[in-house]
Amino acid sequence: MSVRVVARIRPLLKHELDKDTIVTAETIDGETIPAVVRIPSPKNDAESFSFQFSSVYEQDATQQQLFDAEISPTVKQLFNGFDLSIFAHGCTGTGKTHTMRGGKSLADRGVIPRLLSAIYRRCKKIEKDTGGATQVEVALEYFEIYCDRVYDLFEPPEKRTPSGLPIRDNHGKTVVVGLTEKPCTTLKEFEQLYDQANLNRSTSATKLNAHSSRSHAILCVKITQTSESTVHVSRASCIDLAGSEDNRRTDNNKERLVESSAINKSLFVLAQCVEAMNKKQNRIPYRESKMTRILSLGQNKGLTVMILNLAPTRAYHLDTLSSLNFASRTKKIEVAEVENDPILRTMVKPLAATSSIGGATIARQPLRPLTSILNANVPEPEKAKKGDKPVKAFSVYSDTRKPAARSSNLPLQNQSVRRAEGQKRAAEPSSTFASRPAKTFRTADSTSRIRNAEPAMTKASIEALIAQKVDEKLAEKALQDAGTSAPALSAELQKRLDDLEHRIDAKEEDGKSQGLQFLLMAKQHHMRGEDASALRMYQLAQPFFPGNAKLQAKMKSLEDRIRAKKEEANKHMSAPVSSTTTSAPISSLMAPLKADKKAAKPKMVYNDESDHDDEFAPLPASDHEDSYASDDSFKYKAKAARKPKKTSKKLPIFRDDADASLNPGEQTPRTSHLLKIINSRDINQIKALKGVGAKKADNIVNCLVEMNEEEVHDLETLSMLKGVGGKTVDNMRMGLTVSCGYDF
Ligand SMILES: Nc1ncnc2c1ncn2[C@@H]1O[C@H](COP(=O)(O)OP(=O)(O)OP(=O)(O)O)[C@@H](O)[C@H]1O
Repeated sequence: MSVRVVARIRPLLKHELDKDTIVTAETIDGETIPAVVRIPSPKNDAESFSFQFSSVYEQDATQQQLFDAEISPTVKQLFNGFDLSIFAHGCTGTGKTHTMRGGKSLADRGVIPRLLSAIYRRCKKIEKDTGGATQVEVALEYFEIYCDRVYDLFEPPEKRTPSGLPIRDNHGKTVVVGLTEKPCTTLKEFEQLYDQANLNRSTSATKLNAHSSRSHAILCVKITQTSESTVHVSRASCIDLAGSEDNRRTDNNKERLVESSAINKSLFVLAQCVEAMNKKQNRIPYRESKMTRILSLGQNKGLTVMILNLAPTRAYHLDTLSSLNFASRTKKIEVAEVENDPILRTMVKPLAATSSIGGATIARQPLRPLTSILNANVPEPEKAKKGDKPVKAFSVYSDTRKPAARSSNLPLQNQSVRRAEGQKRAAEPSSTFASRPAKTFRTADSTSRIRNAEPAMTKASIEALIAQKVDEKLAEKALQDAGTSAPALSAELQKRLDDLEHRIDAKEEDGKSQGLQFLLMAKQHHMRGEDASALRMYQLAQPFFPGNAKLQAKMKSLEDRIRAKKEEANKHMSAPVSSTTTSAPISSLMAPLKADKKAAKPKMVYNDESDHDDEFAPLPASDHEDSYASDDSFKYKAKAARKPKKTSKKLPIFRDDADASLNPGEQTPRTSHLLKIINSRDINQIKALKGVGAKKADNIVNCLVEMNEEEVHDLETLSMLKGVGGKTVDNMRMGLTVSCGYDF
């Protein structure tokens, strides 16, 4: 089924005049509920465009009306195991935050507090109805995406690391690493947590000048229902998207331009994803911004409601048109309505499933159209006939416009439009508030009413799209000016990366996809000249492709190159200090090396050409498998290689190794404690270690995440992580001696 898109026109603000109102709601013949938004052409007031939605809420619509009609019925589905996404879209100042968060008074409360209130009511009911046999737990995550960086809103701004929290694909699911999950048992508790978190957001806003309106805020409510035999997990995600902004019409300084650019870029990528899904393309570019990656519209196999917020006045004319175009495209995304399977508490095997996709451990798929998703729960939507053109989910009508009359009913001269709508709707069951089925989502997609509508691309909408592109270009430029852009890649290399990424997408369910992810990351590190990280990634990829000769050669070449660099650096270090001496930073030279053969080994000259060979160019699947299975001579020796050598050279010496009272493999309590902290992957705990700043902690967590399930078992390995080194490990341990009171 499609994303349900409803439009909401906010009331006039104090400084806005009634005569400037250009956005109106209209009903379709025979309906009582408005479902059409009408707006004049920016070029010619006599022409107007109409956009049809599932519902349109007019200026006087209350928070309660919106919630009761659109959100309330989804709560039941949420408890039936469906995931729910509600997001507010629209340009700045159109009422997104008002819709989602709302005001403090009971009547003004927005979608989020009302949803939580409904959830807690239902929790109580379930517990009562089952006589306590089913327990329901609610937990919250709340974060914002600001300038394409993720920040935990449950953490005060001063605890943030500049680079934000990393996001990772964990078994096919996009997760934000290190996010606080707050159990929350009552509505009162929720209100406290939510208000406090919003304070975090607005405090930053004050500091950064309009920060809050420039980030996407995402609240995830996790509901876990535990009965004697099953655990059922479902999630509601409430997203207050940042408002797009036309940079040509603002006096943005550079900083604001960068923020604005990041917003526009992420919204632009969102629009591209929507476009790609509409066209049923295999590759959805959702990885290109964090917001789309986390939001993952097409991955969300549940219910999705998009509330398009609109300002009624002329001042927002182009922005409103652009939003209307976007929302109309979104309406066409088909989302598989698949409930999360319960998990047997014994964890032996999943319950007989109603869908083929696993429950709480559900592996999210890359965005893809419904046609490629096995959906066991929902009757197949009406299939487009072969050869049919892609259906546009919205209609743009151009007709002579009457003097603006803000009426809910179509003016007489629009009868032609009405007729057209009426004809299209004739075959469909009528849909009104009163006759709406209890289930929020009418299975007969409202877009189907206008299946035959002429896809129209008017001059104005083209202009709006061009304006969007201009914004995008400005965004890119601003980001480059701010020095945040990655080094440019050659077209050929970029193509290879794209190919590799494409293969990863295509093989998401293949066991090798994780290995391919590592290869991709390795290649990216490699191209940025980060040899040590590249090698680490190749090593992580290696177990997925045992015995692959090419991979082995690649790692060997990198090791030689790193060793050569290291020797070079040592030379510089032992040479008299000269002001012109430059040596590679030692952290970049750190790498897990295989057992040092002989110091006398001739230096390898790094051959850039050979490095950019086409070993990772797409191979036919079978070729690929074969090539990685053909050579079993290579053994993954990273661990063994890291055993400290007895050498006169100054290598990190850790006390565990020197402590004669310890058996081999045994660790002191301090070391175990340190490793426990590291393996917790908790950025705050790691950051608190002596000598570890925010950046280093971030690096460590990134490395650990990239190691996936693998843990750091000894200090040697720890010292090999990017940006760590022996000295840092010593510092960490010394810090623990002081703060934890260990004797040794
Ligand atoms: N339905 C409504 N009823 C009353 N006031 C509203 C309504 N919608 C929006 N407003 C008011 O309009 C103003 C802008 O709304 P809001 O801050 O929610 O916009 P926004 O889209 O979230 O903006 P931004 O993207 O900048 O955060 C606020 O003063 C808000 O109180």
